[in-house]
Amino acid sequence: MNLSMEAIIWEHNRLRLLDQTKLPRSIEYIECNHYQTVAEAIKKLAVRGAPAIGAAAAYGLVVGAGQIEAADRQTFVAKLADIARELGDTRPTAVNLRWALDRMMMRLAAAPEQDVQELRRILLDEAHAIYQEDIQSNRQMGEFGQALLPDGARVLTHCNAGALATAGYGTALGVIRAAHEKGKQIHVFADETRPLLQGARLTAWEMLQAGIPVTLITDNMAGYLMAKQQVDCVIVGADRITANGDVANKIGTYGVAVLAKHHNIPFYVAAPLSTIDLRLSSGDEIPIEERDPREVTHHGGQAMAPEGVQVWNPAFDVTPHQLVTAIITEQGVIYPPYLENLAKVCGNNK
Ligand SMILES: CSC[C@H]1O[C@H](OP(=O)(O)O)[C@H](O)[C@@H]1O
Repeated sequence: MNLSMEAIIWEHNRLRLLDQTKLPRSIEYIECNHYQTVAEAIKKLAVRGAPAIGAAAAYGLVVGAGQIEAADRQTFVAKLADIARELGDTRPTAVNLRWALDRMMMRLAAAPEQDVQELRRILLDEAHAIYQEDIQSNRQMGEFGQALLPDGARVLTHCNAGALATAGYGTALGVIRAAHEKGKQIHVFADETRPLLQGARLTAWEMLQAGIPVTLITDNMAGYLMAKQQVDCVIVGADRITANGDVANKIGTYGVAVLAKHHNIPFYVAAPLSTIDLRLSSGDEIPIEERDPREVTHHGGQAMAPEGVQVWNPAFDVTPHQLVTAIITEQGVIYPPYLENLAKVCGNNK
């Protein structure tokens, strides 16, 4: 099985998304001939990961633009704004989703062209730019972050912040890839990451195909692994980072951060500047997605809990900035006190 798969493919004027709900058992692509197919793919996590859903939504807007039968610019833009709203409403926590859609709509607003076909081309160019810039950011992040990983480092990660969560290469896993590419022996401990198992299904898969040693653990093993002094640092991705450095990431991240603090283990967050939301002053303001209870009560279609049990299923949690050692970005590594005041270091670059 060819394992080096891209999450998002635009070729021959068609958008295909790797269906990550099928991994690692099978590699299947979703043909996106309608923008609502993209919306559904984001909702069901066929495509997932903050930068990946931003890029996918940008291409989804291009697909939607092709479906609009409008001769004049004003009607075209008005209908496209409705499509952007529908795509933006699919998941609330990852800021990259609306960041990418807002960028696409602002590019359109800045274009003087009146010809609808020309506007469609401009949108496609912008989606390509978002996609390519994300890969470049991840590689730059990897270069900065790998300096934090000594040869022989044992790195724990949570969920999947790899090539599958981005346009390619990965954020947290991009740092690990970069260290590996420099010849460092890195051992990854991957939290399985209940309930949807992005760690077991996707991170373990990505590390195996990259030839990077990986050990899969259940989420409740992380503390004991740290107590056994088997972890040198933690690296995770992010879905939204607020102006004071609070980090929203996959549910369970906060617990890992508390454990890392207790064991004096560095806790790094790798994320592009597009994940930083300076409009929010703290993590309390981040909208946290709550998902279908069946994700918790069922696995593989089989009930794992009694019928009728109450379930709470937040898809993310918030790690206070006090527990974050540094934020690794494509512009460099941000430490306290700047980490708590991100406007100072990236207000002009966003
Ligand atoms: C590189 S950002 C990846 C980020 O997104 C994941 O969430 P989901 O799988 O629900 O999209 C998780 O929080 C990762 O850290």
